[in-house]
Amino acid sequence: MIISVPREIKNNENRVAITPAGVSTLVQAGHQVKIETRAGIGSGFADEDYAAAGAKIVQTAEDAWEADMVMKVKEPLPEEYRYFRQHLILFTYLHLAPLPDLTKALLDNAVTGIAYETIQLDNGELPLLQPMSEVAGRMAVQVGAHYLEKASGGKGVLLGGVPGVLPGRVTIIGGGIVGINAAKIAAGMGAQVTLLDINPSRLRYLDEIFNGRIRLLMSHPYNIAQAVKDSDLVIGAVLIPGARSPRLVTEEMVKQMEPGSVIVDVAIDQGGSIETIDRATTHDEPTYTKHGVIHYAVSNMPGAVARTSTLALANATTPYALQIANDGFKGAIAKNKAIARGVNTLDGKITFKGVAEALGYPFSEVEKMISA
Ligand SMILES: NC(=O)C1=CN([C@@H]2O[C@H](COP(=O)(O)OP(=O)(O)OC[C@H]3O[C@@H](n4cnc5c(N)ncnc54)[C@H](O)[C@@H]3O)[C@@H](O)[C@H]2O)C=CC1
Ligand SMILES: CC(=O)C(=O)O
Repeated sequence: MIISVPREIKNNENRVAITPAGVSTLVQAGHQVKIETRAGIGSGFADEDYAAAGAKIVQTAEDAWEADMVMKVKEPLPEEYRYFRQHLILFTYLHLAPLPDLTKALLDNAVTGIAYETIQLDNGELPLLQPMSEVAGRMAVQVGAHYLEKASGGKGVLLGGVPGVLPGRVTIIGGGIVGINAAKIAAGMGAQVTLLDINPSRLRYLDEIFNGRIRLLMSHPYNIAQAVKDSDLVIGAVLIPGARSPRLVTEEMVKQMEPGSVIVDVAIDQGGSIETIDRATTHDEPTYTKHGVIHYAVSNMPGAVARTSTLALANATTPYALQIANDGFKGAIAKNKAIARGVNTLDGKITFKGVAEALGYPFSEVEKMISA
């Protein structure tokens, strides 16, 4: 199979979909790999590193999109839609539920869209989302701490406090991978942490892990309102896989927060979990202020720490790319249910229920389409 990796063009997206080690794995298995020139620079990988691993360096995006399978990090932007074509396998984060235009472009061109974020193991784990959720969860607290500083427009609270002064109060909504990582960092800094989740088993697990160090609450509007009102920093970390994020923090709740408080909505890539956040922000302009509260909603947070993120992402994605390349699309989804769950678009149809429901399309089962 010919596998190709374009340079990412999203604002400050410094990650790249493959490392030289990944190229070497694919080439040794008999595949051809093309990399767009300078695609790896933001992550510390030069064209020469890829060439030495066996990749062909190509000079243009057109060339980099000409392959059996294109691997990316972020969802394609409108200027990339012209490269879509039937039977192209696109393996990347897609986050289609809040993106009707991208979804339509994939359907109109019958692209086979395999979304990293909905590849799901039988036990429910999302192995290609996890590493970036670890990064974003850890970053959410350092970002929040930065915007709480006076010079950044914040209320001037140090999350850890000092002896004789209470620590900052952090509320995390959603206790999955982002949530647990945010809680670890916030608790490690000495903040007072409250975490809410809707899943009692997850709350029990977190109770074991944190052993009383953080406060755990069932997620419902009453508890969310109380926790948000008393918070210096609120972190949105919910997910219903593939679906649009539920909007759990209402505008009224935001109005109750003290001026200079901060909201970091990590869940923005699935549409956002805060009513006062209706669009993603960028690393160039990461925040805006509403009702006196600083809102941060960058949808590619890990792009800011690209060296760490690229290595972590590629550790997870490369074995799946290898399986798709070795077995072909149909073979891979027949052998590996996790990959079948990743297929969001096929032959002009939506094959992921959460996306179909969010955007009002009919849902088609990928296995039935393949066997028809
Ligand atoms: N902005 C960015 O750069 C990045 C965003 N993300 C996003 O962060 C979000 C969270 O991802 P993960 O932690 O990996 O997901 P996860 O599936 O590990 O955790 C989600 C948690 O939300 C909980 N939840 C669902 N409904 C809830 C509700 N009503 N109230 C409270 N909790 C609820 C679930 O029980 C689960 O524990 C996703 O949207 C993901 O795509 C991840 C990485 C980077
Ligand atoms: C998960 C995701 O969207 C990201 O890492 O950018």
